[in-house]
Amino acid sequence: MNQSGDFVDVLLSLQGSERLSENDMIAVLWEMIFRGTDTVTILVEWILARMTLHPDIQSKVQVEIDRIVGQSRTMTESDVSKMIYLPAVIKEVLRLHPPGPLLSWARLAITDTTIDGYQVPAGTTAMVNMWAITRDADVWADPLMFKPERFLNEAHSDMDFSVLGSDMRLAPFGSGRRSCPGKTLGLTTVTYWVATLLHEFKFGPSSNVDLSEVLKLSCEMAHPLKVKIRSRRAPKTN
Ligand code: HEM
Repeated sequence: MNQSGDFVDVLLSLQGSERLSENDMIAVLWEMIFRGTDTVTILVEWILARMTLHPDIQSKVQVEIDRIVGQSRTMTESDVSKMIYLPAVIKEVLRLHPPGPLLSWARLAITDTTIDGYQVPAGTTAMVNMWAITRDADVWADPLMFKPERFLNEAHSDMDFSVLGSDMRLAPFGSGRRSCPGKTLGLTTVTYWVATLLHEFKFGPSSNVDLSEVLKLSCEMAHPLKVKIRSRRAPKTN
């Protein structure tokens, strides 16, 4: 495959036992579009809503970005890996506004089983309510407060955990065999785009930021975010 090939080229280049039927290729591509576009867009919108609502936190992110990137050039993907505060902000948004609040798909118990003392008969359909776990006062201090610092508190090192499925306090991509296969791509894409937008622009409200939710395919803002943006980077003089 040549260097400029894309994901479809990779699928078409698979040979032997790895080769997929045309129907399977269509299914893989359809899943990527169906599951991977609205989640990413909606998460970016929630993050920008929170940045608009909390200008002090927006400024802290921009201070971090300016320290790493400066004002004279554009953001690159390698800059993002040096950030500490922005990932904490994104974790806090995933906690309060997970695009997949019910871990999406139901699980079917195929045998009688017991979970945490509860008997679950075979044939039971179960869903994990991540939305409720991330707002549970037994799990989180001040659960309704937007506080990215909670993930950076050195006195609570147990808060420095991955959100990719190893800790059920916050598993916005699910956990286990059926967790989101696009989680790393999704998180990397969102972090890069938000970093780029906050590097280039300052976000302010153009009307009341309403955090009401509506559950469609993903959990969206019921009233789409409207903002005023102002360019932050000085135009090039030479
Ligand atoms: C920030 C962005 C994303 C979030 C928050 C997210 C969240 C989720 C969640 C909660 C699930 C269900 C896990 C479960 O039921 O336990 C899921 C499944 C899935 N996601 Fe994502 N996702 C994101 C991005 C993506 C991307 C970029 C792709 C593909 C390129 C993708 C493809 C899928 C697929 C195919 C499934 C179904 C997996 C299965 O049923 O085995 N997602 N996602």
